[in-house]
Amino acid sequence: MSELVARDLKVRYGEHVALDLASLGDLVVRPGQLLAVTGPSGAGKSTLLWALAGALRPTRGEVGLDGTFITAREQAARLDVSIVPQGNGLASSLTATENVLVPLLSAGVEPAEAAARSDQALALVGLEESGNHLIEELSGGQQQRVALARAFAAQARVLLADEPTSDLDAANRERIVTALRAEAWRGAIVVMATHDPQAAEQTDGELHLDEGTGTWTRPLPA
Ligand SMILES: Nc1ncnc2c1ncn2[C@@H]1O[C@H](COP(=O)(O)OP(=O)(O)OP(=O)(O)O)[C@@H](O)[C@H]1O
Repeated sequence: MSELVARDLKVRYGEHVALDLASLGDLVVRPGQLLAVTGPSGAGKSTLLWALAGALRPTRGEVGLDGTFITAREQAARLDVSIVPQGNGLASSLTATENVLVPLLSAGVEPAEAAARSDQALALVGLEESGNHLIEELSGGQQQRVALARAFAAQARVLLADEPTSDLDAANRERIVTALRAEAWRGAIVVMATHDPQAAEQTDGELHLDEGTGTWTRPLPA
């Protein structure tokens, strides 16, 4: 069965243990599921997402996708694991549309389909009128939505979103949570780190981190 598994995960930065999920057993997220990772600032949420994305090597334990161990970011990207980081990671001198479109073209998506997917993704995040604006002309919240549109257009197998609603008003938060839910319905495995209780409660399960250890506030369905 298709699944993302984090087994006995521990991450240390020098002497500091940022994440230790030993007490949790296997963390398993399946296609169709939307998981919230919550907890106070410094609890280890981003660390967990980066480990799931293959971008940092755990001190102990492993991450697997459909039975393949993820050991590097490039490998995870080839396996269609996408991460939307807290800083939006956009090219500020390109337009919103270009930021969404260029990665699709680089990935070999046929130009007409890439253009259609870019337009749809920008519309999904409420930015259909802003495609021609340079990133540096957009607000922080609009930039956050462009970064999410880029991930939605990529139609990833695993979508990891770090604080995707942090800069958004209530209406846009609803729009983004709905879009993340739609990604899960499409068959993606979706994990969202969030401080936002109203976003967290709309997910299938909530893993609460505190000083790197995890407890289930609401477990994902088996
Ligand atoms: N590159 C790093 N080097 C050293 N320590 C780090 C590094 N990145 C994170 N940490 C530490 O690891 C812990 C977990 O950080 P992390 O960014 O995962 O927390 P978080 O829950 O995502 O926080 P926030 O909600 O503020 O984004 C914190 O104590 C942080 O200071």
